[in-house]
Amino acid sequence: MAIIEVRDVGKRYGPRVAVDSVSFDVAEGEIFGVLGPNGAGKTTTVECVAGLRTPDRGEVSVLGRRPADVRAAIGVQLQASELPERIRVSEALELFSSFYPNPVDWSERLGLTSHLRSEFGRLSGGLKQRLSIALALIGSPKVAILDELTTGLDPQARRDTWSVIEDVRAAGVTILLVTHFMEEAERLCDRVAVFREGRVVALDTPSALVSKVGGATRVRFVPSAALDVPALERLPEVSSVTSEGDQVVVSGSEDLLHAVTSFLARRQVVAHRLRVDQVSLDDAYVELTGGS
Ligand SMILES: Nc1ncnc2c1ncn2[C@@H]1O[C@H](COP(=O)(O)OP(=O)(O)OP(=O)(O)O)[C@@H](O)[C@H]1O
Repeated sequence: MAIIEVRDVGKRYGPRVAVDSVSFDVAEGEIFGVLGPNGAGKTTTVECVAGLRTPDRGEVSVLGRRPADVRAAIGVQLQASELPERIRVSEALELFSSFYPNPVDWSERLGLTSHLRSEFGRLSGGLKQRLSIALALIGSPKVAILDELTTGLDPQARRDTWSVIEDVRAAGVTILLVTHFMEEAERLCDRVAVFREGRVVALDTPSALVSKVGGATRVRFVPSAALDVPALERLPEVSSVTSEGDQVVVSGSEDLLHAVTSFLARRQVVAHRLRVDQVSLDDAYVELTGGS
């Protein structure tokens, strides 16, 4: 069942079109990724879902209602949510708890209990993000909106934050996650929408997006003799054969390496400088967003 429905949403700031026409649904329990280059309209769109902005046109519903009517069901951690430097973690939690009739304390599950007396300004980047998640979840929302949660974190803190997000989903919260990191989207998201210039240019599971841009695997090599390229292209595992200088680049399915090496062995061609790459969501993203 769709818990978030976005239908043909458009939003301008003066003459500037921030969101042109965006539609997507998010199913209950999903982690749904919103990807795209700077200025593609991601934040504006999620702010419309959060009920913080009103679209100029189109419809947004959360739990079948207008976002502004179900604010308590939506937990928001937005890019700009900074707290005063001197506020202690416990004070921030108390302050936000006072906004809700039945606040939920996430501090233990998020590993904050030993930092309750610390001032916000003295927390590491990872702890600041944990606190911002705890504050977004304090009202026990059905939907959490997390915008560029791990930007600026070191790789370890980023990984720790990912497992926190998985715990949040396991607790039954649907997550709308804005991110610039493909690795993050691949690891966490069930589906992703790739934004470009205010539109969704692709929407699918990370693995389906990868396979749409030319197969899951790439094999590169320099053949010791001329290749029968049409015969190579006819192999069921092969989706394309191109050349880069003296290198042959073959793209295709996961079984590609075995298929190509058997093909070469049958023809007694040796593959020099053989290299195998897994096509990643990074490659798909660059292709979908026009190289940005
Ligand atoms: N309050 C505003 N007033 C005027 N223009 C704005 C405002 N907020 C955003 N914009 C413009 O609207 C466009 C979309 O911005 P938005 O922040 O939604 O994109 P984004 O994909 O989230 O970008 P980023 O990844 O940089 O956060 C950009 O061109 C931005 O400059």
